Amino acid sequence: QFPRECVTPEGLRSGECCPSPSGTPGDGCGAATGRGQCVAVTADSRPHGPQYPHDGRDDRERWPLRFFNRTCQCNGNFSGYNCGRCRHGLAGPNCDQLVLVVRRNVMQLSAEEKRAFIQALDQAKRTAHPDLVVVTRRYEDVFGPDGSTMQFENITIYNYFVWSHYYSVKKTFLGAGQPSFGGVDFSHEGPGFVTWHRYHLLQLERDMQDMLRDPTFALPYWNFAIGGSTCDICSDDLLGARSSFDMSSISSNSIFSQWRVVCESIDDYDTLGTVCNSTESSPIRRNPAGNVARPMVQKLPEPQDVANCLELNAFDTPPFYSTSSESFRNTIEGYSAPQGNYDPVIRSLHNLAHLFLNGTGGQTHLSPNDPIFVLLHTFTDAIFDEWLRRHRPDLSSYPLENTPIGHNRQFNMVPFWPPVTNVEMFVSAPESLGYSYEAEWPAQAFTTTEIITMAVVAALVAVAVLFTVTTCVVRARAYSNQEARQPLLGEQYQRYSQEHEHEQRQDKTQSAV
Ligand SMILES: O=C1C=c2cc(C(=O)O)[nH]c2=CC1=O
Repeated sequence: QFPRECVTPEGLRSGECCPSPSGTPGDGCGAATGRGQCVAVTADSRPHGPQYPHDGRDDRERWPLRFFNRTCQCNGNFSGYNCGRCRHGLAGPNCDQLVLVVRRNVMQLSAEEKRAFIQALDQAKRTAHPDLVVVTRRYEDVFGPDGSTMQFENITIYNYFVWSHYYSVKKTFLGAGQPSFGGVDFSHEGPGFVTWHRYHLLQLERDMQDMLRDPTFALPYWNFAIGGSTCDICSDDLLGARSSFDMSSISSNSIFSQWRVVCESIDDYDTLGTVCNSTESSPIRRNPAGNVARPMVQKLPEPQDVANCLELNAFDTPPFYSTSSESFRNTIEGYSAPQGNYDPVIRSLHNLAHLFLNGTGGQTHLSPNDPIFVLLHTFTDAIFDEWLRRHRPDLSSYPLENTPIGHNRQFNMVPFWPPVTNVEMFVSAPESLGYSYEAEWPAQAFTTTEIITMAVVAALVAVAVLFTVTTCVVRARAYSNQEARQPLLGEQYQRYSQEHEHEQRQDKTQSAV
């Protein structure tokens, strides 16, 4: 959300958030060293789709203008809320050294690498975010009851990751006593699903690199497309086994059994018009494959589902929503069948993996509280990156307008700061964002039409071969019959002609006599 130094009463009233990387007054955005300058925020004003009919009622519209209208614009390879750091994929004092971190399959990490990753997650759960604070009220209440008690809170690195997901999916408050509007989601059910979650992960990865002072730290991924009903990463050396005492709890041998969730009290937020804060409450709930009421979500996606969705050519299709058909985005998100056809009863790929977890990880406002979320989404992002590699889409493949609110190409993603648009994440990760995936992708199985076509071709070839062979055999037989008869005829002929010649010679002799 916002840098701590910007959320003072004066800062918020000025609408300007342009801190100095050196802390020197008058050096906002590192202007003195040529790093950047303070400029007006650009916020997309193209029309959004018809799903959201409450324009003017939500702080997240035309993000982040309700809070700030001036921000740092960084020059060249500099980046960050004060231009004090490098763009993703670059490092060094001048941000001119290329860096590439590799995200790997968590199951293929060594025992020591697994331990270090789990330990790093736990450290992130306990370490205050060094720069950012979160808002705990709507803008109209943000100055507090006395007009100067700012309604922002410190939050840990991991809880910020959870909070930002919650803030992007929360309902629109329409007033006390009125039901809040739930048909709004700034990070799901639209083209921004893949770009929003990509940035969400990048921010966590960057925060953890800083926390660990290890610029090579990379988030691993969970290949959830393994079919069956076993959560292979739910072991105590990874994300926690099932408790022996409670089907929906995590084993006490796992550090995650001690984690407590944030943003649980959505009914309170939605009726009181407040916003989730940094308060932790209940343990994580998880019961993989245990949803007896929905047998369809008791099994993980199949490898073939990934192969199928990677074949889809269109990034997204009208209405750019959870009802889109033949859309790569709606298919990887999991509202369409893996082949791309929209079917309201289907849950596949990403959605199916969430629902399979059957607990904290399956409820949108809470799901990142279960750290499986991180690995589930790195895999989803790996599929997105493989799709970008295979299809090489033009930026214009990402819809410019009429998508659900928050999802237009140039919309700043909520609630990130400094402002970052969806299209900035619609790029190849190894080429532009400084990370890549070590992954193998399942081969495409043949479709029914392809199988029929191949069968017909094979049958035609077989007929042709049979015909050729038969013809050859018949000819060969005929030829060999001929060969067999010819010597007889020849002999006969020879014998006949010899006899005839002999008779003729005898006749001649007799007539001479
Ligand atoms: O956290 C999430 C939970 C989800 C549940 C569904 C569903 O299809 O019902 N989708 C989800 C997305 C999430 O991000």
